[in-house]
Amino acid sequence: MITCWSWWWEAENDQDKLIARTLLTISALSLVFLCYKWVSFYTKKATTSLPPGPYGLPVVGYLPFLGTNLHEIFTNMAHRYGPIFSLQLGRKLHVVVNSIDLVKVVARDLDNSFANRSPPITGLTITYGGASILWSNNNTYWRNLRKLLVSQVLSNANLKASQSFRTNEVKKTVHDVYKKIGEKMDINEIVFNTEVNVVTSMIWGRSKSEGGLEASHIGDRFREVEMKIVKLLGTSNISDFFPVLSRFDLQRRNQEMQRHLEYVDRIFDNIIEKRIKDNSCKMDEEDERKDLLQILLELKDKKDTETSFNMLQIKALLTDVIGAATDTTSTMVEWVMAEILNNSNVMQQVQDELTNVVGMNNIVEESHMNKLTYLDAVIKETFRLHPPLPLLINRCPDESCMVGGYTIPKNTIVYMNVWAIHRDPNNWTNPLEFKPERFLNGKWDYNGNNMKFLPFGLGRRMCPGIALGDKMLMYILASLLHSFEWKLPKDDEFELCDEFGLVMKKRKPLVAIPTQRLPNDSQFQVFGTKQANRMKLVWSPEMATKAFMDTVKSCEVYQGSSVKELISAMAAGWNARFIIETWCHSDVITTSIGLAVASTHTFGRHLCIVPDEDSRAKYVAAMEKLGMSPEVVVGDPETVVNGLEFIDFLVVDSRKNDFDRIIKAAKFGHRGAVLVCKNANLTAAADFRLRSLFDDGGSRRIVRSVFLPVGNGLEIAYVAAVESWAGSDETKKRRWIKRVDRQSGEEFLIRK
Ligand code: HEM
Repeated sequence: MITCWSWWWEAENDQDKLIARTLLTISALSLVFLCYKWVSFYTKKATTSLPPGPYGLPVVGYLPFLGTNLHEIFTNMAHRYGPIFSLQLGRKLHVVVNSIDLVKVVARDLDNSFANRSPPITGLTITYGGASILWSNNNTYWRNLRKLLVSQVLSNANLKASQSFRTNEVKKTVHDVYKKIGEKMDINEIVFNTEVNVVTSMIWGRSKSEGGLEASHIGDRFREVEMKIVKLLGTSNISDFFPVLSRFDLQRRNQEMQRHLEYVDRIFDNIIEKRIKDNSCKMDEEDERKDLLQILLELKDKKDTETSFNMLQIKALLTDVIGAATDTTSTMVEWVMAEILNNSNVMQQVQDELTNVVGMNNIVEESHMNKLTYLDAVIKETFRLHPPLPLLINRCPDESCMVGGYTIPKNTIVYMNVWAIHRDPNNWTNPLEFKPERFLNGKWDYNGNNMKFLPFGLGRRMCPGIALGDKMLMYILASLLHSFEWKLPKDDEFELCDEFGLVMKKRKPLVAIPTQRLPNDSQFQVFGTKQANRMKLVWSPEMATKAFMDTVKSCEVYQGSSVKELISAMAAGWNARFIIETWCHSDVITTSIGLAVASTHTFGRHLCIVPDEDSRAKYVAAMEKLGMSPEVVVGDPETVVNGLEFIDFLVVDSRKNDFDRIIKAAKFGHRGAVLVCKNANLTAAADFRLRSLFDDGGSRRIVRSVFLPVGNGLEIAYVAAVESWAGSDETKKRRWIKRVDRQSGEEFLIRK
């Protein structure tokens, strides 16, 4: 019998087994002594009409008979007992709801009554006594915290403004995979790392961007501990079923969680302490960018009891968000990759779509996402078959309620079996088949509007991170599938079995081998990395001179103005890592040569946008004559530019009709950018026109511009470095702030 205990009692050593046997013996003895109680208990059950369910033993209830994969076991039980059933596990009554109609009653009609949680003991420990959104009860504190997360961190404006964090991390991931081409890779591990970096950037990004705390500084150990925390939260604990035993912590689960908490707590303390010190040196705090940590620290000092938080609650929220965002996303990416690798025609269709939408000469950008409808359908179909939280997160009624004609007593632990609903033949035809086409009609979203499909839950406790989760999933998957071909290792046995936990993972981690798919090696380099973006463009006369001289040499055969050398020197001198130009077959080629030369000095990427295939052929032929192999994209320049990010250096032709549109569409790097308009003296009032394109109330600003009478005139503008990741209005203000040198006590006034 010991084997079937494994879900609630994972015996790791002899002592564990001994305790398990002792409990079983006590339970058997109790059977005799508590016979009377048992009979009366079930008589009572009948009179109060609890949902039907299996009988269990006294004291332990049905616990000893429960297997490991709860979602499957509960689905089988629903076939036997009906769409709602109950089971006594230890001292706690559990109810499982398995149909759309009854889920609607619990999470829609009676949403307010069922809005509490029943946190596991380890969940309470890691969230400083349940002070997190996830495990809080439905009260003012939970509402305020959730409102804060939704409005300050996960708002549309903030998600847009924090795009660079996601882009940087995903590009770094692509770069890391590229370095390991041909090797076996654990997909979950790669994505987990990416996600931890994205989320921690959003939480304490200011500390990171100030150079104090790089993700790498926190290191792999932090990621390792996070993984262990999530695993432990999904592992059963006898203390949860017998609260009276919790003080003994028989399985030492809580002790282990306590150790993880101490580690995470130290990291949080360091970050918070540093931030408080930094804040105390600043006279004008309003002038600083606000990440979640900053917002929370400001609220902490508020006297208003409704919105103020103490330090433990702040740390609980940080743990909450990191935990909720990371494992779910990485697990889903793993499932999607597994399903795609198992269905070669799906892989083909996904990659065809990527080729059409993104193009083989481009890397994926977030702006492509809403055009990737097939990939979106593939993700949704995977969510249907493998919802990462198959039973959502438990709900707990704060009063006795009626559901489906049965009584659910106050404080019962209620699960909604989304896994069963997603595979119910009454809801889906051929439910076990992987058919992304089901989701191609555009009628499906993640907001719980259609109750057949609930991967993010529903009602007031529904996941608040849908938008971020969806963005990250699409972006990571599109990037991995566009940049690489993936194969399963020959010697590995492939399967699609799942393993129950708070987050349901693949039983056997997915390992796959990447090979290069995109033609240009430069597409795998990291442009616009955090490090690069942290710095402003800095002028290097040495680089400028070298590029100038090399352009002169490369263009010996070409006569004419010195525009090419000048532009090349500027691009190299400003150390531009991402250079974009537009070109068509009537233009001179020399500027392109100058830019290509500059990119070799900066080790950057030079990309030319041409309007048609004819232009591409001419451009490539002219460049190849000089031994250059350019990266060219055919397309409408505005559309192409719109899909690119972190442009450091942009060259456009003032004569062209699409001049205004291209500049408006351009997304410049955070460290600033240089904009060069050729043929500017053919255009009236170029400076005025240029400034008007930037005067859009956004974060873009021209620092200075100059007209040079070379060639047909060059209008050169220096675009300001942007520090608007928090998307707040503060970045638009320019103020004097005071900084104090802690050693000398000297005060400096700095214009921000
Ligand atoms: C693939 C990604 C994700 C999936 C599948 C997912 C799924 C879920 C589910 C099923 C719930 C429970 C809903 C319920 O009880 O009805 C939940 C809760 C939650 N999720 Fe997510 N989630 C994801 C990503 C995220 C992200 C990116 C964040 C935040 C940054 C986040 C934050 C939360 C929080 C704070 C809760 C607790 C809400 C509450 O109790 O009020 N999740 N998530």
